Parts: sequence; C-alpha cells; structure tokens
Amino acid sequence: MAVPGSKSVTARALFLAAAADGATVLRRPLVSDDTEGFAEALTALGYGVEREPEAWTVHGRPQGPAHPQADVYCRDAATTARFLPALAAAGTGTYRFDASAQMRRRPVGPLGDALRALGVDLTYEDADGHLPLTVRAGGIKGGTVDLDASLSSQFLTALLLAGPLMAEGLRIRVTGIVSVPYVEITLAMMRRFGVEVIREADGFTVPPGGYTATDYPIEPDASTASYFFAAAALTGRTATVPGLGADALQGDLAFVDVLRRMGAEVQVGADATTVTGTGRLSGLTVNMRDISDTMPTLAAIAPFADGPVRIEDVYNTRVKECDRLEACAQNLRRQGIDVATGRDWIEIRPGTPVPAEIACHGDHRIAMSFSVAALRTPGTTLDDPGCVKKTFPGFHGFFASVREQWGV
Ligand SMILES: O=C(O)C1=C[C@@H](OP(=O)(O)O)[C@@H](O)[C@H](O)C1
Ligand SMILES: C=C(OP(=O)(O)O)C(=O)O
Repeated sequence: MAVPGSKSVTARALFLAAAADGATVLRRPLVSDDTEGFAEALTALGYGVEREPEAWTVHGRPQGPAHPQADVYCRDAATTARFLPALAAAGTGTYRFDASAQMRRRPVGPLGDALRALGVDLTYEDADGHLPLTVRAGGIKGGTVDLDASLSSQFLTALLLAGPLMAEGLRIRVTGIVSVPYVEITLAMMRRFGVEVIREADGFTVPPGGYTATDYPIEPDASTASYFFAAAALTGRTATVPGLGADALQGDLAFVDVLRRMGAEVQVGADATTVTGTGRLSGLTVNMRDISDTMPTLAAIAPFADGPVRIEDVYNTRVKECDRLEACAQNLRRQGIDVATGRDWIEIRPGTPVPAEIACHGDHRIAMSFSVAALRTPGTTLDDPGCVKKTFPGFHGFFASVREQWGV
C-alpha cells in the first residue's frame, strides 16, 4: 500500500532546499497541513516555492529570506515552528512566528535560549519559551552553544540545519536528547545537500560553507505506515509498504520490531517492509524513547494482547499535539480498559474494548491509532476525524479502501 511521503523528510528537504545554492526538486513530497504550511511559511519569508502534486521546486537563497520582514504562521507544525526561526535568524530582517493554539502551548524555549546565546535578538510576545516570537536577525557568526534537547530533538535539528549558514560554523554541546533517530535523519539529509557534520563525544561540529541544491526523492512516512502494520497484526492480514526498506532514513520503521516481538511476522526487504498478523499478540514491556510517535499506535491495540503492554520512557509524548499519555489512557478507559500511567510510562491490561467516542484532542495520531483499534471494536467513533489532515488528509478514505480489500 502506497502511504504518503514522510513529514520529517519533507520538512528537512524544504529547509535544506531553501538554504541551498540553486533550485531543488522534492519528488513525491508529503502534501498535508504540516508540509503545506511549511512551504507557505517559506513563501512568506520570500523563498520561491512551486508546488505540483508530485514535485515541489524550491529556489534556494543561501543569503537568507528575500523579505526584510515577515509574519509567519506555523499552523500546528512543530517542524515549521522550530526549524524556521533558526533559518530566519541566519538571514537579515525582522521575522515574527505565530502558530495555532495547540502549537503555542508546545515548548520552543531551549532553541530560543541557544539562538540568544549565539547573539540572535529573539523575543517572546506572551509566554516565555512559546510562540509567538520575533527574531530580529542580522546573520549569525557562530561559535559554541549548549543545548538541552531532552524535550524535543527538533531543537537540535534546527541548530544543525542552520549551522552551515553561520560564518564560522557551529559547535553544539548536547546536554540532553530524545528521539535520537530523528537527528540521524537530519545528518543524513545534510550530507545529501553537501554538508558533513562531525560527531563528537559531547555533541556535533557543523562546518560553515552552505548547502548545494539537489534532486530529492522523499520516502514514505514510517509513522503513518505504523497504522497499516498494526492493522495487519491485529486482523491477521498482510500489509506491505513499498519504498520503506532496510535503507529507510526514518527510525519509526523500528515499530515493526515491536510487532515482531508481539508475534507478528515481519520482513524488512531492500525496498519494502511487510507485516503479517499471525493471530498471536503477546504483551510486552518496551522502551519507545526513540520511536515515540508510534506510542499511540501500540497503546490503542494493546488491549488485544494476551498480557499487559507497558510502554516506557516516553515523557515527551506529553508535549506533542496533546498530552498523548493521558489521551491514550482516557480513551482506553472510555472503552472499559484497565490502564495506569506514570510520569513517563503507560501500562495497558488485556480486555475487550467497548465502543466509545474517542476524544482526539486535535491529535492526528490519536485519531489514526484508535481507527486501527476500531477494526476489532465496531461502533467506535471519533469526535474530530478531520484532525488527520496534519499528516494524512486522505487517511479515512485510504483506510476504508484497505478494509474493503482485506474484508475487515
Ligand atoms: O524532527 C522531526 O521531524 C520530528 C521529531 C520528533 O519530535 P521530538 O524530537 O519532539 O520527539 C517527532 O515526534 C516529530 O513527529 C517529528
Ligand atoms: C509530534 C508530531 O508532530 P510535530 O512535528 O508537530 O512535533 C507528530 O507528528 O506526531
């Protein structure tokens, strides 16, 4: 099944293309609220972006945004809200970033602190460490900066991506980190645009010199694929996602290892991944710090396992589109399931969910995860089905066609 392109790869490719010397073509980008918002934010800053359905062309400006002043709306997207202030800060002008109420609640403080430490004039309008914020940019000389990325790796990605645009490059000492595989995506993609980051024991050194434009094919989204892999494991069917194989950049493909431990049959080939449900779904304890976007996928199907499912080390899921630990617990309880949560974990006991209305909290992953679980709980409804637009506007139609094909 052809799942849409990766959100994380599309956002990085847009940043890198905007910063590069020359024109870059992104092939099969994700077309969704997050990535369309990212592209529109680039346009607001004065970058040339042309969007055809299968290819987006970005005209790079190594010197920074064309407009000396801009108001940038980041919608619900943390990639936009965290990556683009770093891009703008390396240019020259006054740039204000705002976002939806949901994104305004999410933290950007550690990134703001690091940019300030590099000499950027950055001010918050309302709450410290939250959008709206304004950057009065006059280029960044670079140097050494400390960063705590234990709430979000996106702070580190933003600085890494902006590093080559700084006159002297950038050394980042990392004092805390989550979602490490996303940093690997960043480093691999920077290499594709001509920049080799040096790894050090305590962080990274990014050389100055800028990026070179390229032709960039976007791989399918591994977090989105998790819904179809989970659905196969839950119903004894087979889901194959082409374009996501052993060479995939995205760490979230490791969700299939969780399904394998639970009893599903998994094959990761050179250019495709296949999951087949076996009728067995075992309970387990799993650390999801590296792949926490797939925590709701697992939590939603967990009641169908033959023993408790305990998901650990996922504190930062509390600062995503919603508090995902509590949202999962709330919805599972509505379905009559016994759940416990702690600061950074959730434990779900086996049970037979009863139909309920799922409270999505405007979170695409809650909506898609509980749609998967609904395969075995007819009568489940969502209070906000439209919130899937953040990463997969066509999810419900696509999922219905998969169900029809599988006869479930
Ligand atoms: O860099 C990225 O593209 C992302 C990093 C992760 O965020 P955190 O680092 O905040 O966990 C992930 O949850 C998000 O969906 C996308
Ligand atoms: C956490 C997510 O998004 P964002 O990029 O806004 O952090 C997500 O897509 O699950």
